[in-house]
Amino acid sequence: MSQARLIDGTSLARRIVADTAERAADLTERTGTAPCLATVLVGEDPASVTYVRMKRNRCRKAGIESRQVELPADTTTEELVGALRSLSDDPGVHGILLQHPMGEHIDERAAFEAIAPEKDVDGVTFASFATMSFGLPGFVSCTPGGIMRLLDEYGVDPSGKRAVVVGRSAILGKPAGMLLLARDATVTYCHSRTRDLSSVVREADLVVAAVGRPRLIRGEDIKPGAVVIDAGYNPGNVGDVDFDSAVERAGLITPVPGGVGPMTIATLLEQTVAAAARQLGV
Ligand SMILES: Nc1nc2c(c(=O)[nH]1)N[C@@H](CN(C=O)c1ccc(C(=O)N[C@@H](CCC(=O)O)C(=O)O)cc1)CN2
Repeated sequence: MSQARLIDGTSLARRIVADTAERAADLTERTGTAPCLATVLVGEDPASVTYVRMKRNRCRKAGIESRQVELPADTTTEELVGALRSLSDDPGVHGILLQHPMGEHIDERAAFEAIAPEKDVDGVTFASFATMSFGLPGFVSCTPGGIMRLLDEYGVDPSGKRAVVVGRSAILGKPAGMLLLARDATVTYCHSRTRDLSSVVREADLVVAAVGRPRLIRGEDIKPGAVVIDAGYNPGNVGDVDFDSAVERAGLITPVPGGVGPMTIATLLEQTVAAAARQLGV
């Protein structure tokens, strides 16, 4: 059996960030204002701290300002909503990122909905979900948006394909399935109550693993020649797909690291500059 071709997210992300940096510089020159992303972090979850740091570093390199809001782990939903509303009202902030997860006691939906739709560069509000689902212009959830860019880059047309999305989170699985549906894939969602996951996944021409369970999907679950997108982020940079066995069966596969992850941040930066351009009237 031949080995799958690897999907290189690092190199596409690098190109998108370079292009975004040029647009940020142009916008700054024309308006005298640099695009600005507010990052909001609740608590000190080490992975979240790392992701926010990565996002702010990439912003800096791309000429995007960032404003860091760090809130204690015991922040209430009301306090978080208040902080997000004030960023939404602040004309100096063009995009808002609320890092996920934010603590079990927080009403996540109430928090997401406190982000003004025009600043929802992470694509987490109902308004963004609606435009995304109908294939209309708007902000997409960053990881699913990045996945679609990778598919396009590698010539994978979802139309007519059987796509299986493993996971149904608000920021990942659900929007990934809706973006695939908007591109005419036949989409099945799998989740914790799905019976015989392996047999469902085995039907798929395109698998998106987005559940947060290390190496859940194994080579024997993959239809020979299928496209395998591993959007799982687990401690130690381990994906939801057992890469070593899946690479023997798939036609195309994303590695972890170096696949979907870098595209998440590239999409965030790109959407921040687009939001700033719109708000600055350019
Ligand atoms: N509000 C959000 N919260 C979270 C999101 C999100 O898109 N919006 N996604 C995930 C995690 N995440 C960003 O927040 C993220 C995960 C992984 C990467 C990444 O680039 N990973 C690299 C490896 C990095 C390393 O070497 O440590 C890779 O895969 O190559 C970026 C972003 C959860 N929360």
